[in-house]
Amino acid sequence: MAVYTDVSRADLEALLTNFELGSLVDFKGIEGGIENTNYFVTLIDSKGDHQEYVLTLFEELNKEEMPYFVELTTWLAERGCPVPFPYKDHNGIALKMMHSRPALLQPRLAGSHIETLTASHCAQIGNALAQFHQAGRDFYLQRQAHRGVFWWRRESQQIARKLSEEDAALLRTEVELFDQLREQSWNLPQGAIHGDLFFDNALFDNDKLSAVLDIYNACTGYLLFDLAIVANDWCVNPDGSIDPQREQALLTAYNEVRPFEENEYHAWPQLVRTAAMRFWLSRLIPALDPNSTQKIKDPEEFRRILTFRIQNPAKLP
Ligand SMILES: Nc1ncnc2c1ncn2[C@@H]1O[C@H](COP(=O)(O)OP(=O)(O)O)[C@@H](O)[C@H]1O
Ligand SMILES: N[C@@H](CCOP(=O)(O)O)C(=O)O
Repeated sequence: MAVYTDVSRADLEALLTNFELGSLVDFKGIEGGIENTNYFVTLIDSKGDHQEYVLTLFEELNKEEMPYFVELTTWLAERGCPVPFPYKDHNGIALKMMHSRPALLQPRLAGSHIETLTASHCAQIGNALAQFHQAGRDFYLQRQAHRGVFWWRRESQQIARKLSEEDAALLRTEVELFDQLREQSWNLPQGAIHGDLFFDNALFDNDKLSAVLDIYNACTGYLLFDLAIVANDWCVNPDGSIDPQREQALLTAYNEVRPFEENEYHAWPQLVRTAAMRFWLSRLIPALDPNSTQKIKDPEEFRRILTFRIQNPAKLP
């Protein structure tokens, strides 16, 4: 259960006096999240209808980091992307503080998590990610990735002593190969990226994509790197191999909305490796730290994907 901060009925009622959304009927902590505290909140509006909301308290991001996300989600939602955007109170302010944590009140979007991924799900997320990228391309704020190139250069060195020689070398090679890619004059398209669009961050309603959640890894980056993150999660088999049908569906649908640029064809085989390395590393850090209180996700899953990507160089259609 990921409710790190307890919110009381009185806290919520105090918050709601600033909004004109209705009065509190019920609220309940959401299980399954990892990083933040989330509550489903039911209100009754002036017409007597029940409306569902989500209250999020940010456990890791601080107040100064929040405007990027408030603005980005609002920007994307205004351009038709299915992301939850925060409500503004009657003074036009969305960002609140509760128990010293930044807090946002957002709509509860319809749908549920998928268990068995099909090519149709992958096509839909490909389409939605390309729309997200198109919409976010001229977004006016920038944010450096929290787990991007500077982070993985530093962390890969720090963790090396805890790894086998083979794994340390593998990590080092991938870090170097990405540095080499950055030195190319490829001018790869950049913009606002989601940064963590795993399938557990999407909801489907009657098999139609209805929500893209958990935008809080978003940053400015290579658009294609974001697609690589999606491919490595949505199109993977349990043994770390890639299902060609699902990947083809993802990439074709993406390309229909935002056609790939020529240099992106050159970058793709490395970017899927870099994306696998990034999550291998972020899972290794807590897994090898005996004092970590974080929920452990298996790093081997991403090592297997990385190995597959090295042995089977990826190609854009
Ligand atoms: N706006 C929303 N609409 C519907 N469900 C939501 C919404 N926000 C969060 N949830 C539910 O809460 C879960 C945890 O939220 P998430 O943002 O992924 O938390 P964490 O960052 O802690 O992992 C989601 O997987 C989803 O089931
Ligand atoms: N989806 C990730 C977890 C989120 O990444 P993080 O770097 O913010 O911890 C995973 O499955 O590893």
